[in-house]
Amino acid sequence: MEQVTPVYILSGFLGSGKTTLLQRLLEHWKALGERPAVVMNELGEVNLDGLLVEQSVPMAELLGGCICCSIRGDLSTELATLMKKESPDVVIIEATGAANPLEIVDGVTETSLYQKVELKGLITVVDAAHLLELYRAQQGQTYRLMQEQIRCASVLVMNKTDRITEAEALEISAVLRKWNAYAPIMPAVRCELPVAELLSQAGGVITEPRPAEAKAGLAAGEAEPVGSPETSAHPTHDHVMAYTHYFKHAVDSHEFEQFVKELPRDVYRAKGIVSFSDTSSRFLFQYAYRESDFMKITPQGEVPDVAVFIGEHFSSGELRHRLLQLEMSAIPRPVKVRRGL
Ligand SMILES: Nc1nc2c(ncn2[C@@H]2O[C@H](COP(=O)(O)OP(=O)(O)OP(=O)(O)O)[C@@H](O)[C@H]2O)c(=O)[nH]1
Repeated sequence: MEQVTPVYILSGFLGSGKTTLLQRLLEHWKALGERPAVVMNELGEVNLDGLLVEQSVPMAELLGGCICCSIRGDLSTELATLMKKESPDVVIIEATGAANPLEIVDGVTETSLYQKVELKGLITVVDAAHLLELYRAQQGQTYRLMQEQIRCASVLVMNKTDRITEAEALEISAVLRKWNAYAPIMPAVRCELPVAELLSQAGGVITEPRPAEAKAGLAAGEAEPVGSPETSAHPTHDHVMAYTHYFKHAVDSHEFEQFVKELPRDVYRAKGIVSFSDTSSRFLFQYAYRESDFMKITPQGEVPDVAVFIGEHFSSGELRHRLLQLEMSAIPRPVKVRRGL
């Protein structure tokens, strides 16, 4: 299968340290010989943070508005253009501090409907001192936005710990844990932390079959059972907020509709393009707040069969397993011929 490009969203309130972390991430990828690309969003008309990024890094800029509201549609267009033009190994989206990350998740997953990109994780950088101040006051829009950014994170960087005492660090950790029971918390000063660990903690859903499964399961027509060590040994996959599934086979329309109906409550949004084994058309499906909708489509150009699920802390391993089962059950089996004596 063609390479799927991982995408990370970098969120965090204004001045929390996102650009500082971005620079560390870029250094890390470059040291590994990978080609990162950046999507930067600034509320102003000039991208000042962009000036801090090395010129050799391909960059798309969304200026003069916030990704999550005024220029949301542009995000998926910009991301798709960047992908086509630069074919990066990894993409990082730095949102304005005022953005609601869930809207950005929506923009990225929109792109995965027609480009092979996969949202790997949402990193939220928290200014520990600022959060403490707001937490003590317990009010204001900033406070609520910060809370939202923390709630959706797959990993939390508790930055600027040089500005708080040890006792305050414990207090802030408890607040973060209360708002987000799943994301690992990494304390840091100037976002100095083990980047490889940060990225692995950020979650990431495996879309490629693991070698053992490809050999044994899929080839022999049997997917691994849910809860087997293979699926359950990845606890970090269970708090991701988006799971992207690229189909290798068509699925039965009735079984797929049933699967969508039975989606866990924690999945509140899903969308995708699927081919059904029992009809010749392709369908665009939408699912939001327990209602689904299927529309016949004829996509222009090459578009993969893909489904994206967005929610909070659902088990992506289980969804993946169910989808693989659907794919397997729709593959026509060879007819067994009994040989007479
Ligand atoms: N004291 C202290 N300052 C820090 C730390 N990390 C970053 N800073 C400073 O905080 C300021 C803001 O950092 P940035 O990385 O630009 O933050 P940002 O989230 O990208 O800011 P916006 O683009 O405005 O949203 C800069 O002056 C940094 O040098 C830290 O751990 N401690």
